[in-house]
Amino acid sequence: MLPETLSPAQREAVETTEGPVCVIAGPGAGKTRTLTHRYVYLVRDLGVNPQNILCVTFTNKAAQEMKARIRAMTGDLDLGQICTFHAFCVRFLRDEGYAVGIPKDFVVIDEDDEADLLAEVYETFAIPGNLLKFSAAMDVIGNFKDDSNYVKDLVSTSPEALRAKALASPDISKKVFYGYLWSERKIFGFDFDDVIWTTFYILDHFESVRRRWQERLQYIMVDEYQDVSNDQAALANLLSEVNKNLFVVGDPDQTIYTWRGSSPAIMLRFPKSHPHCRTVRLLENYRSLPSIVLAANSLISHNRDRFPVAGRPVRADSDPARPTRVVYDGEKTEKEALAWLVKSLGYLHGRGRGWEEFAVLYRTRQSSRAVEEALVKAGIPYRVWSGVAFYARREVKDALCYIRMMTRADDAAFMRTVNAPKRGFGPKKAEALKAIARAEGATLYEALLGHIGEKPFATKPLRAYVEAMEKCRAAAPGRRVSDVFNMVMAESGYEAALQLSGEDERLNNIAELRQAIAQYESDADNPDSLSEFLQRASVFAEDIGEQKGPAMKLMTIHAAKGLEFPVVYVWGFSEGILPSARTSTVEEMEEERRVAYVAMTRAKDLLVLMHAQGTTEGSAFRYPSRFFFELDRSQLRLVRPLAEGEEEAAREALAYKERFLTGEPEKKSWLAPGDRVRHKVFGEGEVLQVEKNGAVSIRFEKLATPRTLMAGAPLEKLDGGRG
Ligand SMILES: Nc1ncnc2c1ncn2[C@@H]1O[C@H](COP(=O)(O)OP(=O)(O)OP(=O)(O)O)[C@@H](O)[C@H]1O
Repeated sequence: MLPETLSPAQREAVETTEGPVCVIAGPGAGKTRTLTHRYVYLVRDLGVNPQNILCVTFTNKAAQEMKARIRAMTGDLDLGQICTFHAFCVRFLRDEGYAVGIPKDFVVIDEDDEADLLAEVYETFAIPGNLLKFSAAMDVIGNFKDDSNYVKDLVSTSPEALRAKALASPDISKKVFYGYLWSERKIFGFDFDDVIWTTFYILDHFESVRRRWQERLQYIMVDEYQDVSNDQAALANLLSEVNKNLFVVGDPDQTIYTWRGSSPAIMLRFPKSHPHCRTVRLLENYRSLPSIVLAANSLISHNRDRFPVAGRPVRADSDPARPTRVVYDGEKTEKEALAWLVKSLGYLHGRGRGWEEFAVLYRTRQSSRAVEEALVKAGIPYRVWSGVAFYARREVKDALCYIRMMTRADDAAFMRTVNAPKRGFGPKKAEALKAIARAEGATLYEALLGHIGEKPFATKPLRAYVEAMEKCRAAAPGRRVSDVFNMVMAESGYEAALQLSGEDERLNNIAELRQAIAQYESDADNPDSLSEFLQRASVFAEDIGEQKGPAMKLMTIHAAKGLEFPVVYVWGFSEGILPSARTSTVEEMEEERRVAYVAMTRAKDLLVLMHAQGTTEGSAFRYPSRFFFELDRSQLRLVRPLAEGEEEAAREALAYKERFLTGEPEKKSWLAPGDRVRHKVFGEGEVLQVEKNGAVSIRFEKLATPRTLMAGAPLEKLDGGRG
């Protein structure tokens, strides 16, 4: 029996079990709830075996939550096939991989492992890091892996043959690609792309396997369909070819992963590309109070490429004294904004809201630093949901330990820094150094200083480390923390190594740490006291993860997808943050607007949008987000009126910036990494990277370093590139 609380449209979606079904609905319309009930309906009311249902979720966390909800309704069932596409493919390969010689215990490679494999490839095949950043190398590899043709090489070519292919490849793209396949093949490692393409490969080449899975999976359901990529959509189509019971739910206005290959168009095409598809629209919003729904609708209506399903509010606002539940707070500095945030939290908590009812959402991970510090100071319990708390991040810890090398040079700081970046200081050298330090009653760093001329320490990289530390230590006294920090980051080569590896997020965190230092210098009595700064940072670090009881949640907007909270603060509702400063096309701006829309629609009872003009007094100036000006102002309550002229100045600046957005929807470049090209002056070369704006980075044979040329540069494509 279905619960009474399903609306007629939700009920239709649940009960239409046969044939393709596409449920398009706005935020809070009950998509996830409908999907969960449909699963229960199939199993409990129609007697379908869970083994015959595949239910695909966007994240592992969402799969766990869905299982918990279904178990609450059905009792203990084997729900093994509620999982992500990636997890499904991994399971498929463990069962079927033997067909192409893959052992059951093959290794699943995650993003961190990818960097390790690449490091090995660069070393083995002598590829200089300054020629191709890791991120560009991953693009090159991704380009070769854009269909299942390469899988034969991965599964049936021997490691020796792959190595030989890499060595023999004159161009760098093929060298990197075959080198990477070699490093994967050696350990039977499969990364994200390999897992799905190998699944396709087996389904394509082994008809009996394909038929078995197509018959077994009688019902396939996909949640968050707006964010599937083309290959995931194709896999769902292929698997549902026999039974045709493919059920997808999503909201094209919430597509926020186009950088991973999703597109609102995939969902909008679904009804046409699936004959006899039943399309169901859920038009109510059960989650948010009316002003939140209306404000969010007014924002998303500025996107031109859409299929409007933004909902009608169902909940009634019972408090006539508060006409709107969307609050905007714009402050001069980040410090003032944080003070207001803490005050607002305290006020609402005092009126009975538990800490667990609040969430702070931000566009980029590094934004959590300032909020975390303010919460620690105010004694408000919080947990960072997406990823790791700021002061626990690897690069932040490394950088702080470099500063500690300038003060105490203790063993822990030494061990963290000596091999970051890699300087060939492995366990053997560590043991040898520890023995010396013990015998001499010295710290590890003192021991290294004393024995740097002797074996096994007299290596070039270790000498360079000691020289850099000594140089900085000598120069540090009396200097501002920021100067010392910049010096040690440069001299140690740490920041340059991060730049080479192309790990942008880690670099952003280092930049954010600079902000923390700047903040310290503007507040502290002793802006040159390294130990005082370190002590302050350690207070924040100690608090991480200690909260046991109810706590606020801090997360990126991307991580908040699919979730809801009674009170939501969107931190950094500022131009250059949301939308991100990197936005350069109209399409990207639409995606940023969808990100803001996802953030706003997570709120049930109260939504607060927060902006600060600058990090500190006198720092670079920010305007409020353009999205603020797009909102229906009648749904908004401003904490304070805008300053005179503020709005005009902001609108003028935004209109000016708008002209730089390229009007054309982003076109796929006619060039790809690996292509051979000729330029009339620079001669022949190989494409290394193609930027979103069409700029191409090329290694010309005649030139010492790669060149980046603008879109439309006079290039001729030659045969004999990748492939
Ligand atoms: N028919 C209904 N009656 C009452 N409450 C409902 C109904 N349908 C959904 N809800 C409630 O509305 C909220 C939103 O539901 P759900 O999370 O399933 O929405 P969604 O469409 O998946 O949202 P989003 O796309 O924004 O993540 C939940 O708290 C859910 O319990």
